[in-house]
Amino acid sequence: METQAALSPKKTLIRNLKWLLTALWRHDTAAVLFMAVAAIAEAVVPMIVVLIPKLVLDAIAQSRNLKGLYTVIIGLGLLLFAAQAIATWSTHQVWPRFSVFRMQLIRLSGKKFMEMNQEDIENAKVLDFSQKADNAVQNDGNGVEGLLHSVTEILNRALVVIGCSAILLNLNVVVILVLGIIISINFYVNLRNRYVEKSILDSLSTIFRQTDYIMAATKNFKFGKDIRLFGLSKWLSDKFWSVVSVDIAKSWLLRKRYIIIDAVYNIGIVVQEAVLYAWLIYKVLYADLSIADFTMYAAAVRAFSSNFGQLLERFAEYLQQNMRVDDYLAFIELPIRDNSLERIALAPDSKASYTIEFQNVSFQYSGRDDYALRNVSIVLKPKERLAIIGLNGAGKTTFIKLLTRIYEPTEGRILLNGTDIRHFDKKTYYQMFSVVFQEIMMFAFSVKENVAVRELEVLDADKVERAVQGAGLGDKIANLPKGYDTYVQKVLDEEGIEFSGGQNQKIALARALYKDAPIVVLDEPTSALDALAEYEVYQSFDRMIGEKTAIYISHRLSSTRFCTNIAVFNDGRIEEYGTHQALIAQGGTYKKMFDMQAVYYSNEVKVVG
Ligand SMILES: Nc1ncnc2c1ncn2[C@@H]1O[C@H](COP(=O)(O)OP(=O)(O)OP(=O)(O)O)[C@@H](O)[C@H]1O
Repeated sequence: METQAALSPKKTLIRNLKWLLTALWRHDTAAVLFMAVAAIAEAVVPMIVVLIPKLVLDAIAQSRNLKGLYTVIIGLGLLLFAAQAIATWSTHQVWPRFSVFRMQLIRLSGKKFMEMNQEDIENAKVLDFSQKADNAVQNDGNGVEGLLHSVTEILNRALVVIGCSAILLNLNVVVILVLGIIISINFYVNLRNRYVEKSILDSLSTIFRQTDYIMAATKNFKFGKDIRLFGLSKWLSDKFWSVVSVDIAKSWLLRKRYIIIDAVYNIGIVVQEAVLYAWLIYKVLYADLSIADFTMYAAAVRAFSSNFGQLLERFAEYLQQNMRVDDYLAFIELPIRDNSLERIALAPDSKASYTIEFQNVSFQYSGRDDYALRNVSIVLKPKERLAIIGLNGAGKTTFIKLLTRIYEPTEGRILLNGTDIRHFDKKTYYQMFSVVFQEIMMFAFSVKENVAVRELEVLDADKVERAVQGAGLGDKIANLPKGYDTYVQKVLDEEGIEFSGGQNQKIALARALYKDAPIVVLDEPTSALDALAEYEVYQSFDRMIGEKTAIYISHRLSSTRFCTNIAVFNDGRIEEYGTHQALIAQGGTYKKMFDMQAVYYSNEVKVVG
């Protein structure tokens, strides 16, 4: 997948900074201003410290009265205090603001992930992109926040270096050059190290994704019962550790490099100090340098070298953080593939009539050689109830994913009222469907939010109640102490409750009723119900949806025999198609399956049929 991240790191230096500062400016203008104030105030402090000894010594030497001396000392003290106070205050403003901005970026990447094609987010490469983007916004010391802090410090150190250079230029240009060279060598070694560190971290990103997955699985409520009953704790924790072991080995490699870097750095510092003092002592002894100037130059050289060193250090850090920002932007800028055709307007209307037609549709999952669907052609008329049945893996869910445009057909086309669905805006097209899949998505929010899946402020509480009643869970929810405000699970509310599998499925059905879309799909969401309950849910659900078109997938044929038509899927193809009576008369797969199930459910079939 091509992205802007293919640009070389140098090219992205300015681009990323511009992107971040513009985004920060839009999000929180004051944060940018505080950044500048912090940098300037932080620079003023060391400059005053450099000048204090000289000014005090000069004042002692020149003023015969103590008043002048006190004025200098108090003036410098106040200036130092004011600069320090402003620096501290603005720095404390900057940190929380940067963190809030980082949260905003986390939100942006989460939104991006949710808006990407399902097919793309199932791709391991995209998952790695996403993991690296997450690393860039994971904490306040690295990635985006790290880069912003580096920028503030670079600005601050650069100001001090400029100030000290102005003082030192009076002394000797060669001394400045020697110091500059030593510091630059340190910088270069450090920089190389950071590139190595980044490449190691990149290779670790897959490991992080795997460890995150294993950790999330171990703490997932849904897996809790299986983990205990299958005794998975050792297996999962060993799996976690085998992944981590690779991580540990790579970290050691990194550590060894740091030891070398530290040694080179410390040798550089010793040489630097030696050069400085040799030169200053020489000047005092042989060139009439006053003691006041000696102290000023000594302080200026020290401030110059430590700030120049820090400047380069921060710049190296900036380059490193920039690579992480590259990762973030690479994900954010991942193109969302779109094979839409020229746009035609669509206004989903739950009362309107829609005809759906599959024309020779085939589909292959990426990375698979076989077809999940092969030459499927079928017409779904307005108000029709279509039952889809078939063995596991026959292609039933894939059919629904193509119908709802979660995936695009590899061959063939799907028409809505005669128009290829690729002509419609995807988000608008999604509004055409109320789908309940096999895996029920429950959020640890209130029951009413789970049904309406929208903010509390805009949800329609009466509609929620009607939907829940229609799904057959009205009495249960009404009898809960907090009713529709009851939280699902205890993650966000200690008084939250865990619903049974069947109750979760009913909440999901209520969600479909609440959405009130023109076409309804139940992809076997009732497997946790017994046969009789499933039959009743289908009947009541079917009454609730009125004249809407519906597709029902179920392995229990007694539940769907009332449908207008039944399509029997086998190995990605439609093997049989027709009414219940016609298929029974045909005596094929459907009849065989129905007869087999009738034996098991004979009692229930008598009751319900
Ligand atoms: N995301 C995926 N990536 C690759 N292959 C997939 C994916 N989802 C499904 N398949 C494969 O496509 C085929 C059809 O799967 P599908 O889920 O459509 O079957 P189904 O009829 O709904 O089965 P079931 O009754 O078990 O739900 C299967 O061989 C399955 O392994």
